[in-house]
Amino acid sequence: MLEVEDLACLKGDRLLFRELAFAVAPHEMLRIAGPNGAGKTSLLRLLTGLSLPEVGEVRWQGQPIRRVREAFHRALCYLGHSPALNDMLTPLENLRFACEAGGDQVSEQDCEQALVRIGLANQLDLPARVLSQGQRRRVGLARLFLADKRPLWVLDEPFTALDVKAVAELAQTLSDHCAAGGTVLLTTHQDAPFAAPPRMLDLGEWAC
Ligand SMILES: Nc1ncnc2c1ncn2[C@@H]1O[C@H](COP(=O)(O)OP(=O)(O)OP(=O)(O)O)[C@@H](O)[C@H]1O
Repeated sequence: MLEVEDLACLKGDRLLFRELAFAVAPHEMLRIAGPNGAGKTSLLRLLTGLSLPEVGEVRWQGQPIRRVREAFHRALCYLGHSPALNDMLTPLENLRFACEAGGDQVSEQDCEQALVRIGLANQLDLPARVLSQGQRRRVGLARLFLADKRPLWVLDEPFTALDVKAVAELAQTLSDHCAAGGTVLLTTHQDAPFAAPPRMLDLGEWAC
């Protein structure tokens, strides 16, 4: 269970939101909505511990995340706004690097299977710099196929640049993760065919 209590977000001298409180349980998907600049990405950074709140607290399994940092990061798979690839490396090398940097021991075969599953069978050995935007996004998303032991998935605009079929497949993967007991928090501006509509949190309602 991820819980947020009395959370505020200050950027420069601007308060984006305050008194934000919610909880997300296993089996749940929470879609964080709101207009451009409302603070969705900033909220995800607070939820994942990448930035620290001026006010309020984020708790994982009842404990402040700053106190259970290692256990929290073992439970978390966070995919940021952009795929963050090294352009000189292949999708296979990028995926393996991302997994290992995140603390997952994965074999080359596991990575290759994940990339094939996400539709990159013909791009395995190309340098990332020649990939299309949708293909770059897929390299990042392939990590999800290797993150089934991490219950908490936090995804910033995961559908960006994906074609219709890939959107449907990703929606299914996220729905399956929740059905298996996982938790998904995501931001997105677009609708997707989830197995069940996600719970919605409109950050605009907490805007200052
Ligand atoms: N130093 C600063 N001073 C004032 N405002 C800032 C500063 N740094 C960032 N901001 C504002 O903080 C907000 C951060 O937005 P964030 O990326 O979290 O929003 P978002 O809801 O994810 O937006 P989008 O839908 O466009 O991705 C923006 O409105 C930005 O202008």
